Amino acid sequence: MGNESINVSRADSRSEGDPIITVRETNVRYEMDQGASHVLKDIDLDIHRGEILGIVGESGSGKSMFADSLLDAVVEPGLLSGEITYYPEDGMPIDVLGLQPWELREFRWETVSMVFQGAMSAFNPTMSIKEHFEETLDAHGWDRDDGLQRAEQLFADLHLDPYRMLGSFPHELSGGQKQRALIALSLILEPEVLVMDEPTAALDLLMQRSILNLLYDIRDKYNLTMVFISHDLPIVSGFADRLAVMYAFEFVEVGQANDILGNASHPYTRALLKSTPNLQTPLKEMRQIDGESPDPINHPSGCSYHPRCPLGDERCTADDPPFYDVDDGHEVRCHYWEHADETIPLSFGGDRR
Ligand SMILES: Nc1ncnc2c1ncn2[C@@H]1O[C@H](COP(=O)(O)OP(=O)(O)OP(=O)(O)O)[C@@H](O)[C@H]1O
Ligand code: NI
Repeated sequence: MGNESINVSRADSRSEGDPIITVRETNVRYEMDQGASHVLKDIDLDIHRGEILGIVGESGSGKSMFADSLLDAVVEPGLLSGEITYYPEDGMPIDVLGLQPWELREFRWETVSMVFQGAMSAFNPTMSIKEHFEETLDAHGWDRDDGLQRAEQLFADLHLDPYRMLGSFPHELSGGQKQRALIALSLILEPEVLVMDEPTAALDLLMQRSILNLLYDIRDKYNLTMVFISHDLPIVSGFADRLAVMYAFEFVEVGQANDILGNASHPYTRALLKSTPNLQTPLKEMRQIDGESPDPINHPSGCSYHPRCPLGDERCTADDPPFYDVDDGHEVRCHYWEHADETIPLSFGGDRR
């Protein structure tokens, strides 16, 4: 692709970090009988090399659409448009949405790999774990013996017995073992970026935390960049370096995890935090946020959060807010972000302002 077509000015202004992926004006639409459904809306976001980026938002907000977009893997008949650029450490930037099918197949495993939402049920029950690894290695023309050695190392890194794991069939494994086998499989072709869509959602809290700890070590050891998607703010905020909060198919607040927790500036982020009395609260005890989740066919005018927002007024109904700078690298899409802390106080001592 032509380098000149990449708009980097925004990237420069938003990140001290070196971007590994930039997402620009990215949209996903479905043509439905009831009208056009707009399920990812004008996304502009950078993923920094080496970071753990947490994506958080309620069910149906577009988190999986964002993840799938990064690999040009939005399911038919979804229409993905925009510009997604991958920056190798050396070499020319790659226009992800312009890749040929065979290039994309390689990109999806060898550059940006993904643990899809609900993928635990995608294991073939008639194939051993070893055969799953062999299938992937063969399909990409990689050496089996080398690959299986890497698999053994990955299992050891994930605190699993490599020989037992490789010899097992999917039904013989617990949920935590299966999820770790998926993570190992997604890393077998040595990607630079690992995207995980709700990788721990089906597991108990203890297992979730133990997998997150292992992911830290794996990130350091293999120099990975991670995108971690969850509807569970306590889980993701304790794990990620940076957070991007999604509401109604777009990001509404982006920043360092500590800045967002300490100085949440979007009324929606504050509502999410408020529904979480403390960061150890299990999800089922969190209070729901009042109001209806947004409908992808009829987006509200102006700010999409205004129908649920205690700060919403005529300006919010009329004008879609741009990103305002709260602090270095901390941005929020709310006209009244400076008043959010007065209107929506938090019960635990987060606020720094
Ligand atoms: N195949 C499809 N056709 C039309 N609309 C779809 C399709 N798949 C998802 N959607 C819609 O796209 C929107 C975003 O869905 P998405 O799966 O990205 O949400 P999510 O944030 O990942 O939710 P969850 O936390 O439940 O996984 C939703 O309104 C959903 O109904
Ligand atoms: Ni999802």
